[in-house]
Amino acid sequence: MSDVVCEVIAQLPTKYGTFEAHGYVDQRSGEHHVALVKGDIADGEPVLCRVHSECLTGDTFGSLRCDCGEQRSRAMRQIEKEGRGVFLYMRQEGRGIGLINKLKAYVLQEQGMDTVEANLALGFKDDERDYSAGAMILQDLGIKKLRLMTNNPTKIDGLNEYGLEIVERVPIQMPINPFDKYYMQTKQKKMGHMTTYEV
Ligand SMILES: Nc1nc2c(ncn2[C@@H]2O[C@H](COP(=O)(O)OP(=O)(O)OP(=O)(O)O)[C@@H](O)[C@H]2O)c(=O)[nH]1
Ligand SMILES: [Zn+2]
Repeated sequence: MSDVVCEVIAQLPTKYGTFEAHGYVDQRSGEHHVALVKGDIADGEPVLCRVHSECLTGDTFGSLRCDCGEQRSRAMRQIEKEGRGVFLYMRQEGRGIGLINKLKAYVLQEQGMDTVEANLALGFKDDERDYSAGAMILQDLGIKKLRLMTNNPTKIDGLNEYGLEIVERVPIQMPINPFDKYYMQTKQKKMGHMTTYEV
């Protein structure tokens, strides 16, 4: 039996289009995740998919410290345009360290550390995310093959590890701004992100 359970499916009209919101609970952690589904995704054909890690500051407040908010709207728009796909919102705030720790990491970054050094100084790995719940949700939705919207090789490996086949990486690179320039360059330089920013 899977560790994730779909408890509800509701229609969700958004400014990007109407999606089916599938509400999942991870039985191990109690965490709630949501998959926004568009079209017939269980027909065996590769599915356009964004596995998005929660970023309250970027997704909700429009923070310019990161590219999350822009990536979120770009991905939802693209799925709507193709008429088929999944936007999976995983509650893995701050790469899995939580909101308060992410804000503490911002303070350390104001003092000169980069995003990786700040995580390590707080006693965490550079990335604490685990993709098992995300993979289980996608499998529960009937998906086997993905066209994954990401720049992050660790995310591709993480989903692969749990039995999903990534048949295509769809780049999701946003223009940089003065506030996220160093952050984006650090992801490229230290975390292997497949972006084309000049370092
Ligand atoms: N710990 C920490 N987390 C951050 C920081 N800035 C953004 N985040 C979190 O990082 C997560 C997004 O990870 P990213 O590395 O930006 O991108 P990604 O999702 O791994 O890769 P893409 O699929 O290419 O977007 C979200 O959960 C954000 O809340 C930071 O400075 N420190
Ligand atoms: Zn963010």
